[in-house]
Amino acid sequence: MASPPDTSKTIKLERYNSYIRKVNSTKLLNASSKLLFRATLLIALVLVFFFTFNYPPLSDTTSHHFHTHSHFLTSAFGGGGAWERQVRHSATPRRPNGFTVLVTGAAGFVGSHCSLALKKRGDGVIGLDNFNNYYDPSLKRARQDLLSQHQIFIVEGDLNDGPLLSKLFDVVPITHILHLAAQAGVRYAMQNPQSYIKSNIAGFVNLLEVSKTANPQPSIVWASSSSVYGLNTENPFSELDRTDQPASLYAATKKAGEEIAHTYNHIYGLSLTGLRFFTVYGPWGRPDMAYFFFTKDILHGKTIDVYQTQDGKEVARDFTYIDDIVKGCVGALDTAEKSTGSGGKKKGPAQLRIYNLGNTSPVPVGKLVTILENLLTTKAKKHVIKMPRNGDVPYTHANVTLAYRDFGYKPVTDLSTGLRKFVKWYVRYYGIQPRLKKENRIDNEQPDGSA
Ligand SMILES: O=C(O)[C@H]1O[C@H](OP(=O)(O)OP(=O)(O)OC[C@H]2O[C@@H](n3ccc(=O)[nH]c3=O)[C@H](O)[C@@H]2O)[C@H](O)[C@@H](O)[C@H]1O
Repeated sequence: MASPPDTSKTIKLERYNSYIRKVNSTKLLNASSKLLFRATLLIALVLVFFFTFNYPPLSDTTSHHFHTHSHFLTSAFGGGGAWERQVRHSATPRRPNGFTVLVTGAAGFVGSHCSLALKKRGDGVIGLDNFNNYYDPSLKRARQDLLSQHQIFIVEGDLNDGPLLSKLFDVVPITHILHLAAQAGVRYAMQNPQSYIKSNIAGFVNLLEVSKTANPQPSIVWASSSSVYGLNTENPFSELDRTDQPASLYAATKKAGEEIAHTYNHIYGLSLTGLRFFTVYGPWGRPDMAYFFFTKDILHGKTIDVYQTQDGKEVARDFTYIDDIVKGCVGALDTAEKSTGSGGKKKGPAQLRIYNLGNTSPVPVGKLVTILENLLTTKAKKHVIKMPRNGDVPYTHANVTLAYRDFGYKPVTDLSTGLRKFVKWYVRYYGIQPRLKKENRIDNEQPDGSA
C-alpha cells in the first residue's frame, strides 16, 4: 500500500504561501496607507494655505488683516508689481526725517498744489483721487500729468474703498494724511445731497477707520470749511465762535466732520487738525467757483449773475489765494503731533485742532468782477439779482490769530494780485489770447501757475 502522501510539506508550503500573501498584503496596506496619509496631508496643507491667504474677508479689520497677507502673498511670491513700486517710489521721502504723506484729493485744486509743495521740499507724497466728474475730469487729468512730472503718483480710487486704503498702509509707512478729497460746492448740495454724505461723511469715517487700525497711526490734517460759520453775524469769524447754524448741506457735512474728528480723537487717539478754508482761488482752480466761471463767461460774452443779499447789500467773501493756503496746510502738517493710539486703542490724549485759513480782508463780489474786467480788458454783462436761497451766505471774514500763533500762518496775496496770476494761468491753459494789458501778458510764469 502506497505510503500516504507526505502532506506536511504541502501544509508547510501552503502556510508559507499564506504567510507571504499576508506579508505582501501588509506591505501593500502600509504602502497605500502611507500614500493615503501623504495625500491627506497635502490636501490639508493646500486648504490651510488657501483659507489663510484667500478666504474673502468678513469685516474691515479682517480685510486689513487679509490685505496684510495679500500683500505678503504678492511680495512673498516676488509679486511686488509695478503698482506697488510706483506707490513706494512716490511715497519715499527725499529729505532727512521727511514725511510720507497720503494726499486725498491729490488731483483736485488744493490737493495738487499741496502735493507739489510737499514733494518739492523732499517729502514722500502718495495721492488718492477718484477723478469723479463733478467738474471736467480733464482738468484733473492735467493736474495729474503735472504731478507725475514731479514723480508724484496718484492712486485712482475712492475714499470708501476700505481694502484699497488698507493696502496703501500695507505698502508704505504713511506718517501723515492731508485729507482734501470731498464733495465741495455750497450750491450743488441742493442738486445732489447724497454725494455730500458719501464723500464728506462716509468717506471721512472710512479713512478714520483705516487710520485708527494703522500701526503707527498717521497724523491727520483735513479740510473743513468757512461755511461752518453759516448764518453767524459776529465777524471776523473766530474758531471760538459757535458754529451751529450751517446754511447748506455742504456746511453741515463739514461741521459733522469736525464732530466726527472729535470722536475719533477721543476714542482712538488720532491726532486731527481741521482747516477752515475761506473761498480758495488761483491757477488750476475749480471751474464750479464764481471767480472761474465769471472769467469764462466774461471772455465768452455771457451774462453773469452777481448776487446781492435779500436787503440789497453786496455779497462778500474773504477770498484766499492758493499759495497762502498751501503754506497753511504745510504749517499744520509740520506742527501736527503724533497720534497716541495703536491697534485701535489710545495710550493718552491726542492733539485736536481747528484753524481758520482766510485772507482777513473780505471783498464784495462786485469788486471781484471789476478786477476781472480790467484783467481781461472786457466788460462783463452783469445781471444783479438777489442771492437765491441755495445755501449761500452774505459774507465770510476770517480771524487767523490762532493759525498765526501756532504755525506762523500769514496771508500775503491780495485779490488783485491773485486774480492776475489766475487769469495768466487761465488764458495759457485754455489757449486764449484776449487783449491783455502789457503788464498782464504771459511772461516768465511756471507751468504750475507760480510766477
Ligand atoms: O469758503 C468755503 O469753504 C467755500 O468756498 C467756496 O464757496 P463760495 O464762497 O460760495 O464760493 P463761490 O461759489 O465761488 O462764490 C463766491 C461768491 O460769489 C457769489 N456768487 C456765486 C455764484 C454766482 O453765480 N454769482 C455770485 O455772485 C457767491 O454768493 C459768493 O459770495 C467753495 O465753492 C466751497 O466749496 C467752499 O470751499
